[in-house]
Amino acid sequence: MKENEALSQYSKERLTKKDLNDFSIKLNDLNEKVDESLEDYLDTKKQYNQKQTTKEQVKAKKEVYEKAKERYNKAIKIKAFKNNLDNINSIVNKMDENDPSYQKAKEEEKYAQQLYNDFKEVVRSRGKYGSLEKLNDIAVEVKNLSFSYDENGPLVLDDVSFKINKGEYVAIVGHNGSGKSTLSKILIGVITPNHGTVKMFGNLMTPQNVEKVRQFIGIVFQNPDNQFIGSTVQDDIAFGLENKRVDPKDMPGIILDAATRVGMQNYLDKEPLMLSGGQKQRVAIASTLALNPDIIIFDEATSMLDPKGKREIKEIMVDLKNEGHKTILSITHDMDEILNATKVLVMNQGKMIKFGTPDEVMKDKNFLRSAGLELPFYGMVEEALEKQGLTIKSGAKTLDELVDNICKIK
Ligand SMILES: Nc1ncnc2c1ncn2[C@@H]1O[C@H](COP(=O)(O)OP(=O)(O)OP(=O)(O)O)[C@@H](O)[C@H]1O
Repeated sequence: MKENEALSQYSKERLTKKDLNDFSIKLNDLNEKVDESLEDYLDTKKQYNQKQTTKEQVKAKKEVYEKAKERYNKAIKIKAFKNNLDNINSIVNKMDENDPSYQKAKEEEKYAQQLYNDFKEVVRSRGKYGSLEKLNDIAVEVKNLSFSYDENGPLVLDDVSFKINKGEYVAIVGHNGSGKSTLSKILIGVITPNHGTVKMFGNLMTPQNVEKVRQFIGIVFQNPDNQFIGSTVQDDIAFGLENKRVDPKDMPGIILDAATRVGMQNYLDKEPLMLSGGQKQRVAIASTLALNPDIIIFDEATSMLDPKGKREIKEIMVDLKNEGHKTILSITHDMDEILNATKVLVMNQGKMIKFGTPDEVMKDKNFLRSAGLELPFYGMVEEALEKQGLTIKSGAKTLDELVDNICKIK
């Protein structure tokens, strides 16, 4: 077989980053099984010492643990990535530098070398950094979700189901205590539902893969002061990237890009103390954007800001919506914000009582009131005019639209 034929054969069979990711996910599962079975074994041993279980039980748990360890140790010894590199090395070594395929072979060799280095890193990190694939375009699918904080306590979430497509901006509203934050805690895997399922891009969230599913999500919290970790804006954005083990040479570019998207590119060396609440919140958004999550949850992210800060953050959220790449879930008490959203999810006493477009939700003003919610400001103006006998086209989303509709009154 000629060298370039060998190369074309190699190109068909070579390992890729996807193979490494699959390996990483598998290794992570195996590693978690080792941890779980060890914990279970030690618990059973403790119970045995307290005469609460039998020696046979302890032996059985030990066997499960030994088997899990064996499977893990076998997995990390796979030679596939090393063989992949050896194969391309040997092809390159046999090639003449003038061979037209030589450059391509060198590139393949570089790729295989990087893949092997990354493989060693995956083993070192026990598969922790593998990421799940997106299996479909449904960013969040929640089915029959129920939750109560106490075993015999009331249902804080009661049979909640909805689907949010990739690129949608969903405002989640509801009076105090209606279950919004509990829902967000379930979505980020902090608490586990009593019943029901959560899927992100088709991946069912389980206790085993929660860390991986969470990689799809970024969250911006209410209090900008609690979110600053670095001593400068730049350090703060870098923090998450370091945790995610991003290559340090890629960081400056990612940091600048994220800061620019929120208009904070000229503040990279500034300290948090120098910033206003709105600016701090913009940095929090930049830190989230730098990690490139597909879904961003804004958990009352504007509620502690002054009107200018609120406006700035809401503008960024609208920009993100218009770019269309991110899916946005915004938990909010700001009823004016729902006009920016593509969908509104209304919670009331743990139940989802409406999930529709802003127009659909706004149409029934009494419905909103019965759920303990205010009308958006423009809706209030429309209603006040109506009371004076001046009926205008309803559903204005901007001040201009409202003024336009008022001007059309005959
Ligand atoms: N850690 C907890 N332990 C017990 N009950 C809790 C806990 N957290 C919240 N709850 C209760 O669960 C219910 C829903 O609370 P949740 O915080 O999800 O509502 P919310 O809609 O986010 O409210 P808010 O708008 O005030 O933040 C409330 O009755 C609340 O008292």
